[in-house]
Parts: sequence; structure tokens; C-alpha cells
Amino acid sequence: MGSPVHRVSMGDTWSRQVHPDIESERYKQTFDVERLTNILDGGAQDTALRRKVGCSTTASLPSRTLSGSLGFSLQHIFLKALRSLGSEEQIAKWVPVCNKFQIIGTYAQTELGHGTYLQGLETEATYDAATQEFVVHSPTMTAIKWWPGDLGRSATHALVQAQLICSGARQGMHAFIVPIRSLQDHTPLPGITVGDIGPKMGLDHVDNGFLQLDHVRVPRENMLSRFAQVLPDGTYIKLGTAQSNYLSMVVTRVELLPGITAELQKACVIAIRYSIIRHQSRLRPSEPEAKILDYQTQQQKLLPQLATAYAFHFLARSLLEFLHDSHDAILDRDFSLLPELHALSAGLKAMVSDFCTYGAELCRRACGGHGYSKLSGLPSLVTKVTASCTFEGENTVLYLQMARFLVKSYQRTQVSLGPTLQRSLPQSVAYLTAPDLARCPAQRAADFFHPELYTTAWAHVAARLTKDSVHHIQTLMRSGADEHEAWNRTTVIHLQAAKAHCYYVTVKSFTEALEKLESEPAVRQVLRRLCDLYALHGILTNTGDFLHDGFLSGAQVDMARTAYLDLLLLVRKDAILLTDAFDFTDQCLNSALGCYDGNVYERLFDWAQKSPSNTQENPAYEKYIRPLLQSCRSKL
Ligand SMILES: CCCCCCCCCCCCC/C=C/C(=O)SCCNC(=O)CCNC(=O)[C@H](O)C(C)(C)COP(=O)(O)OP(=O)(O)OC[C@H]1O[C@@H](n2cnc3c(N)ncnc32)[C@H](O)[C@@H]1OP(=O)(O)O
Ligand SMILES: Cc1cc2nc3c(=O)[nH]c(=O)nc-3n(C[C@H](O)[C@H](O)[C@H](O)COP(=O)(O)OP(=O)(O)OC[C@H]3O[C@@H](n4cnc5c(N)ncnc54)[C@H](O)[C@@H]3O)c2cc1C
Repeated sequence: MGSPVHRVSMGDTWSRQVHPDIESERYKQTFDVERLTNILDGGAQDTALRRKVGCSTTASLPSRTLSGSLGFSLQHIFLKALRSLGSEEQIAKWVPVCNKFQIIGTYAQTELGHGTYLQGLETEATYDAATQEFVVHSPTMTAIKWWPGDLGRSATHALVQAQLICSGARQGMHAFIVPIRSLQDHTPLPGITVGDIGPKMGLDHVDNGFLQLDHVRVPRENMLSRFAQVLPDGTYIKLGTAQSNYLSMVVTRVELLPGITAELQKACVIAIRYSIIRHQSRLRPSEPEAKILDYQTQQQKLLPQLATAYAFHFLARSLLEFLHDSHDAILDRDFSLLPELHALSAGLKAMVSDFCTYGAELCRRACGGHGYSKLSGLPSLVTKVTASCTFEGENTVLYLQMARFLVKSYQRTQVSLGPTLQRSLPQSVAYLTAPDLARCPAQRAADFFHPELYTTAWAHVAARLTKDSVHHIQTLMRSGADEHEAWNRTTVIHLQAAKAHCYYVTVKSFTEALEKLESEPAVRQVLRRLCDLYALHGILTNTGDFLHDGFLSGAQVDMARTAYLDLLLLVRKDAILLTDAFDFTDQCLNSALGCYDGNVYERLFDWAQKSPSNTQENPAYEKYIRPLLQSCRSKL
């Protein structure tokens, strides 16, 4: 069956037939794969459009982003910042020339000496009222902009985040459009030293660069002025908050989620399809070698990752909807939803990138030796997704931003505001004031197949860890620590609370997505198993947090494990169909192990023969091997 994109190529004989092992897995269709693909896309028309454009289900999500661009095209970050921080006039001026590639933009915020601590950025933009210009300058070596994508060789303009100095005061980080290369011959403009930062772990196709500015002048109109203005005489008008100019990072963190999730989805497709083709060892001495996906340990490696990949798809959709609903208000300077949006975007970007990096590497290892071959597509996928743990905010720092929001939300519950409090707490932390179950009510394994039960369990642990962190701070301060030291000496607990909260938010968004699938019983059932598996996998890999205060008993953990192991068997039956539903083309997967037709060994052998080391003269023979052999022969 499969979708039209999976017409196998009419190349070699082996590429015209689907391997019987994988074909047999597609016969027993317990649900309509095409229907699930449509649901992931948001509808059948969206599937058709995506196939025309050639993306996977998740990567198409950004097409509904604020910018309407598809995925992370060149200068996506630059455009994002322009739309978030620019006035309507500035957007009208710069976005069209960007979209027509009359200029190429880069987002230049990080410096050699600072990436995380934005208050420490050293690049300066000093207003000169006499000429109504800003003088943008790198005062020190550590102020050199370092890392911006497309800066190394491509960009003609940089959106430079710099400390604004005007009216004799430092006004904090503001964004300035700075031309850096000539539009005639692409050479660096006066005062500009620019280049590539050199080899990286991955993402080799991106020219991350450096930019040193030597008193470069730009017109007053080049400061993005949605949230602040500098008048011709140098008067500073503040229109937002101290962090308004951080808005583009919030938007980018949300819009990165589908792309990061797609990497885990691809890793799951490759590893699960390979695990159907790969036969190794015997389940019973009398039987032929088993498909490695029939080993419980292989199921336990891969299927929770598949569940996570689906969970993050619905999480990304839910957060994109929240961004959509709040973004216009924020642009109109109603910042009431921004704290929750910032916390969610920070914490969930940290969790999604952490888990997708871990999961992609797990999928790679689950493919044995062939997983270490670049022909599998997995090594480059792992090095690519790893970057997402750092760019757009280093994960630990972002988890701590989420923790800061949890602490402040919990502290609000400590001030007795009565019944109005629950309504006023942000929706994502409403559980902090909900009646708390002291004990899980589960009596048997099947009880763990109830979304309400495991969602409540996650809320309980997140609330407990948040309360623990606040009490830890209070204890330290009572013993004489100031608020900053108390905060720092509690950050390990803060991280635990933030991670538990993020897991709770993901479970909740998955269950809410399932509630909307009333009319799709077969698809809903298969997704429900994945939701159960995702929730229980988290409980069983963080058992201590659930046992800590007796919320779960040891016997109940055994029940959860029984339910979990049963789920592995059920999900195993649908595993191939669930990978097919992501609708990645073979070209997109770029993997000899993960092709739709399952002809792994033929592709490995065919692709290996085409690799440069087999198609070019061996440079080592004349220079090293022949002289070595000859010298050894002469001694015989
Ligand atoms: C891999 C697969 C992907 C596939 C597709 C992609 C392919 C390749 C494309 C690659 C694209 C990547 C491009 C990368 C770009 C970048 O990396 S751009 C640079 C990103 N840099 C950062 O994210 C910097 C991180 N640091 C910060 O955000 C801040 O310094 C901080 C850590 C948040 C601290 O800021 P600070 O001003 O010091 O604030 P605090 O004192 O901590 O808090 C004060 C209050 O401000 C609130 N706040 C902080 N940040 C924000 C925000 N962004 N929005 C709104 N509010 C914010 C914070 O909550 C505090 O509020 P109160 O608690 O109420 O006081
Ligand atoms: C592939 C890639 C693409 C990038 N693209 C861009 C781009 O286009 N534009 C751009 O401006 N930047 C870009 N960056 C830079 C990126 O945004 C920064 O690297 C990132 O924000 C992390 O900052 P840092 O490098 O200073 O790390 P650091 O903050 O120095 O992190 C080092 C360690 O210090 C710890 N740490 C730091 N602060 C704290 C704290 N307060 N509490 C506890 N621990 C802390 C961190 O957890 C981490 O373990 C890119 C980076 C990469 C890898």
C-alpha cells in the first residue's frame, strides 16, 4: 500500500522489489497509514502540498509558522528577528529584499566571549546625534561576533545584537541591521573583518562565521524599533520590557521543534526498518535466525524512541498554536502571555533537543556495525541533531529559565489569594494548585493504560520537585545564604523539576491530541499505545522520583513495568506502519539501511563500491605500499 511517494526506483532488479520481510510487515494493517500521515500533516490537502514540496510530515510544520517559510531556509533566523523586533515600516522595507535574495541576512548575537549571558555582550552601538547614526563597534577581541550561520561566506547583511549607548546611558541589547559585504562584488565593507570560524562537528553545509566591527556607521533607521526607539536628538523611548529584544529567540526555539523532532523520526525509521531486515542469532535453536526487532531488548531500545518522536510531533504542534495565539498580542506589546511562552519555549527546546539527540544515538547503536557506517545516514544525523542542544540557547541554561518560572508560579500559590488563584495561574502550571493525590490509585497493570492516571502521576512529581526546590532555597537562606547563592546551590533540583514539568507538558499535549481523534478509532488506538508507552517509559526511567514520597509503591512499579512490556509487544506489530506514516522519501532519509523497500545489503554493497575510496586510484600504493612491499621482498 504505502503512499505514492514510495514508488520504488526502476533501477537495478533488487531495487524494483520490496524485501519480503518488510512487505509482510505491511500486510497486517491495523490502521490506515495514509490517514495517519494526513493527521500528522493536518489534513489530506496538506499531505498533497507537502509531497509536492518534498518534505517530511514534521518538517512541513514550520510552513505554518509566522513567517510562512518552509523549515529553516537560509536566513530564517534573520527574518524571524526582523519580524519580531522590527517596526511595520522596517518589516516592509527589509523582508521583501530578503525574500527575493537581494540581500542575505545573518543573525549575529553570540560573541567569542559570550553566548549565553546576553547582558554580557560587548559589541556597542553608540548613537551620534550629530549625524543621526549608530557607530557599531567590537571594543575587544571577545566582542567579535562568533558562530552566526551564513556569516562565514554568504551573508551581505547582519542583524547585530549590541549594547545600545545613547543619552549617555547603556540601554541593554538592541538589534541593528549592518551591511557587511558589498552587493556589487561581495567583498567586506569598510570597517568589516569577516570570515569562517573553521571546521565543526557537523552541519558542514552551514558557513558559521566571525565578524569584527571597527566603528561601522549605520543610519538611525537601522535599529529595529518595535520595542524601543531613539529619536533624532538621541532621546531613548522604551516601548517594551528589558527582554523584549529576546523575543526572536522565543519564536525560533518554538519553530525549531519540528525540525529537531524530524531528526529523531528519521533515526527511528532507519533503525526500525533495518531491525526487520537484519536477522541475527536464534530465539529458539530449532528456528531460523530472528529479526532483531523480535528481541525484547531491541524493542525496548527503539519503540519508546518512536513513541517520543510521535509525542514531540504533537507537542510541537501544541506549542506552535500557543505561539500563534500569543504572538500578535506580544507584538502589540501585551506581554501577559510572554513569561509562560518564554518558559515553555526554553524548557521544551531543551528537552526535545536532549531527547532527540539521545534517541538518535540510541537508534544508531541499535544498528550495530552498519550503524557506524556513514552509508546508514545515522552518524551525520546524530552530529546534526547534537548541535540543537547548544544553538538557540544552551540546554541547561534554558531548563533553568523554565525552573525560574516554576519557582515564581509556586511562590504565587504561597500568597493566599483564595479561589481566584487557580484561574490566574498560567494554564501549564495549574496543577500547582490542583488537589494533590498522595498515592497513585492503580490496583493492577491495566490501570496504567489510563492517560488521566499517568498524567496525574507526572503532575504530582513535577509539583513535588518544584516545592522541594523552593523549600531548599528557603532552608539555605535561613542558614545565612543570600538569594543568589541559595539559587545556585539549588540548581540541580531546579533542573529535575524543570525536566519533570516538561515531561508532564508533553504527556498532556499527547493525550489532548488523542481526544481530538474521536472519529478515527483505529488511528487513535495505535497512537494511544504510543502515548501510554511514552508516559510509562518516563516513569520507569525515573522510578526514584515516583517512589520518593510513596506516590508509587514498589508493587505499583511492577504493575507499570508489566504494562510497559506488554505495550512493547503491541507496538512492535505496528512498528513498520508507524514509520511509514512519517512519509519520508528514501532521498530524504539518505540511508542504505532505511529505504522503503528494505533491500539493505544490496544497497550497502552498491553504495560502498561507488564510494570515492573505490572509484579513485589508491594514492597510498605508489607512495607507501609498493615501496614497503618491495623492501620487504628484497629482505626475503
Ligand atoms: C538539528 C536539527 C534542526 C533542523 C533544522 C535546523 C537546521 C540548521 C539551522 C540551525 C539554526 C540555529 C541557529 C542558531 C541561532 C542562535 O544560536 S542565536 C543565539 C541564541 N542565544 C541564546 O539563546 C542566548 C541564551 N541566553 C538567554 O536567552 C539569556 O541570556 C538568559 C539565559 C535567558 C538570561 O537572560 P537575562 O537577561 O540575564 O535574564 P534573567 O536575569 O535570567 O531573567 C530576567 C527576566 O527575563 C525573562 N526572560 C529571559 N529571557 C527571556 C525571553 N527570551 N523572553 C521573555 N522573557 C525572558 C526571565 O524569565 C526573567 O523574568 P522574571 O523571572 O519575571 O524576572
Ligand atoms: C551549530 C551552531 C549554530 C549557531 N548559530 C548561531 C547563530 O546563527 N547566531 C548566533 O548568534 N549564535 C549562534 N550559535 C551560538 C549559540 O547560540 C551559543 O553557542 C549558545 O547560545 C551557547 O552559548 P555559549 O557557546 O556561550 O555556551 P556557554 O554558555 O559558555 O556554555 C558552556 C557551559 O557553561 C554552562 N553555563 C553557562 N551559563 C550558565 C548558567 N547561568 N548557569 C549554569 N550553567 C551555565 C552551560 O550550561 C554549559 O555547560 C550557534 C551555535 C552552534 C553550535
